Amino acid sequence: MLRLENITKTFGANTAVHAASFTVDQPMMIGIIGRSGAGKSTLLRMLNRLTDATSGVITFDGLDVTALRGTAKRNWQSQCAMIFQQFNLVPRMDVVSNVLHGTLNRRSTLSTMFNLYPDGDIHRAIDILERLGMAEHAPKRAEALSGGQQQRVAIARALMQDPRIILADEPIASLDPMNAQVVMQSLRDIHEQDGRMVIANLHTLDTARRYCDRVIGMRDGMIVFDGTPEQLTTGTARDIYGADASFSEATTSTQIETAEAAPKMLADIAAQ
Ligand SMILES: Nc1ncnc2c1ncn2[C@@H]1O[C@H](COP(=O)(O)OP(=O)(O)OP(=O)(O)O)[C@@H](O)[C@H]1O
Repeated sequence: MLRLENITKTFGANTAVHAASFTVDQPMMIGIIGRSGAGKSTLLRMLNRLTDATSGVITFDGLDVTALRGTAKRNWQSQCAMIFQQFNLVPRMDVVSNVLHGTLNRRSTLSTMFNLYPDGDIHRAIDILERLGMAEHAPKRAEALSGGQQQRVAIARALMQDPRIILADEPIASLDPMNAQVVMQSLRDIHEQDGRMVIANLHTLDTARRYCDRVIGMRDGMIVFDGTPEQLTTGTARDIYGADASFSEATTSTQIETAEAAPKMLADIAAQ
């Protein structure tokens, strides 16, 4: 399905990603972890061709993604939608219009200029918002929503593209622990229910363990771990983060302290 072979990216003398190789045989949820500067964002950006690899090959179902140009490259980019830490919504625009922006790549300039959307697209946008517990917010301006709500709108916008892969670059880094869990659960549901592949850069180990089927650890541009959450021991994590014996997973935790209260709080957030 997805195959990376010796993907390398250099910025001048700095090698951001060095000979990264891995294969994904079936849709799954993958977490990429590693300290700041390890090369996680650069790897994700090369996957959807926001950044070109210096060398190496990426293929998806046999298609050489690294060689795509023009329309073929744009088609690929719509098949692997990207979600960012800062949501990247249009703040003054209403939620549903932000979601409809996910169809921009297949609309004419004229219909874009006049904000004309086919009824079918509008209904689909509302359905997707509904699925993410956000339908009632459809007429609101994006800037009026909480961070967690804005990230769910960004996920809805990505889903409008009907992507095969969702790439999420630190999707919960700006969120409080409860909103972080709602967003991660939404991504997990999308993977399980739609069979889409999700690849997320994550700061926190417990999030990777809890939501992902597979964890890839990066250090200094290299993949130094690739395995299941069970295989990701504290010792392995310490190696990935280049930390000493004082390393504590708690410092990278998003867990909610009061476990019994969590389900209710999550329900409250989802209903907001
Ligand atoms: N556009 C760029 N120009 C020059 N150097 C860059 C550029 N983008 C990334 N780098 C460098 O590449 C290395 C990897 O950066 P990258 O952002 O991929 O790491 P990261 O693991 O995603 O870190 P973070 O968690 O802080 O986002 C860093 O040394 C960074 O300074």
